[in-house]
Amino acid sequence: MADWTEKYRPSTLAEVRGNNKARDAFEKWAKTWDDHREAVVLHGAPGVGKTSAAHALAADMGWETVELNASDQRTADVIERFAGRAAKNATLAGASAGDASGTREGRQLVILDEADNIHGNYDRGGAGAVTRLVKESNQPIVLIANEYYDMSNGLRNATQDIEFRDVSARSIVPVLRDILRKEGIEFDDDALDRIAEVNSGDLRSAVNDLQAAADGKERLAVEDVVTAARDRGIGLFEYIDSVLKEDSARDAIQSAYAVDETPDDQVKWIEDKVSLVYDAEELARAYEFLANADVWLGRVMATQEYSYWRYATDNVAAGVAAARDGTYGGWTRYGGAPYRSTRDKTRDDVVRKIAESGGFSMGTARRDVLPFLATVTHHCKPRDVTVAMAAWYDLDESAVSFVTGSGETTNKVQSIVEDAAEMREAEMEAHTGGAFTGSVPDDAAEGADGNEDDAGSDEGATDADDELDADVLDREEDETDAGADGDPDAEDDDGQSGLDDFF
Ligand SMILES: Nc1ncnc2c1ncn2[C@@H]1O[C@H](COP(=O)(O)OP(=O)(O)OP(=O)(O)O)[C@@H](O)[C@H]1O
Repeated sequence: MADWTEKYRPSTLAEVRGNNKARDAFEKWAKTWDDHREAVVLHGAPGVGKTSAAHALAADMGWETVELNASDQRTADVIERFAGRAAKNATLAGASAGDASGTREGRQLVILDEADNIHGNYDRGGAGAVTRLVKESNQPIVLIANEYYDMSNGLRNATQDIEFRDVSARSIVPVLRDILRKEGIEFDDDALDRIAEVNSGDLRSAVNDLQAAADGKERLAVEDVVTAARDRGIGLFEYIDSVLKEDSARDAIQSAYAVDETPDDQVKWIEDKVSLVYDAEELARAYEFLANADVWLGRVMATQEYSYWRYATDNVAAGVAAARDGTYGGWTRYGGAPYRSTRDKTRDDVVRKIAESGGFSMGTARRDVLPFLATVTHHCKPRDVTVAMAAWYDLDESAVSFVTGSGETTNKVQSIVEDAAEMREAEMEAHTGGAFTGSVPDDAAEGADGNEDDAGSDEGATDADDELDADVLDREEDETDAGADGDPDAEDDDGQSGLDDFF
């Protein structure tokens, strides 16, 4: 699969978006190079098009390129060999590909990446060697740097500089739109806005996110963007560091979507660990956001309206990150998991059952399937769907009451579980290796050797399973049509993605 950042790398300067001033200055530098013979530094944040601009300019000018990584020891060797001595008569490539007289035809554009990162590699002469090279080269040189002021004084004085600014969300969107048009993929405008926003100025990562979310699809919707960010995944402690130490509010939100923890767990972890990092004032602010997050989580519980989750996420990630004004680095001993209530434990048991019986990852079970089930069986209605669910996932009373929000001890829940048990038995008798093999009790599974491979997979599904599927689907539609959820939008997103995974 082609990497879209390569496939859609600008091939001419005109395609480098969002930095018109820098682009014009760069073009002027190239066109007047014969007159000044100075090297130029393109500096700015990662992914804003510096390297692309250098290659695009060379193409526009009809110049060859030689690209070297300045922090690479091999580059150091090459430079040592040529700096101050042969640079006038040879190219950095070591070959005599260039025209020594420096005519435009034979010109090579030397692109020296990571120019802010060369200290340490140049024991003999340090950045001085590069500075010498830059001063004496017979070929145009472009240095690329993220941090201009990390470059040595000497090097800065010997070069022109052009700053590349972060590419605004407004300039990112058309780039993404062009790519999707070329790929023949339709899209919701919201989806592109969202990618542009969360990537705060970094076009490369925006294009990467776009590919992750859209590649292979006919249409890109905003849910795909959220799901893709989540699938890319980051670890829990990476997430905590992102919120408490490293990232802006905006990037912290992205981490929140990338970590495999639901908002309520995120709140628990951040609540538990924030005091290990923040000072008193920051803590006071952070706790306010956490309190807001709790309010939204409460609303989710009360209404089963999972779309409120995002407000909890905004508060726990962006809010808590924004509450910090100190700079924190280094490593923190965060310690173990926060306290878990009985309810948390029940939930984890339910999620595990869903994951095992349905063949889902824990994350998918927790985030997509459980909310979906909770929505379609709210208060055990419709009853037959609830029975089918309990049978399918082999749920006991506490699990059914957790998912549906109905009291465990109610007759309603008990009779549902009984009917589900009957349904399972009937199904098991009717089919071996059918729908319920994923949750056959251990001893039975051992006896039915060879069936384990089918566990949790839909492949062994029978006609009866299909009927069950269709039944659940029909019910879901009825519910929605009748507006029984109270809110027709009620986490349609989760319903949809859960539905895909489910069947
Ligand atoms: N201004 C831009 N216009 C169009 N596409 C861009 C732009 N900036 C980045 N891209 C896309 O992102 C990819 C990577 O960009 P590029 O390598 O030029 O960024 P960079 O600023 O040099 O980053 P780094 O400092 O990390 O090398 C490009 O191949 C292209 O797909």
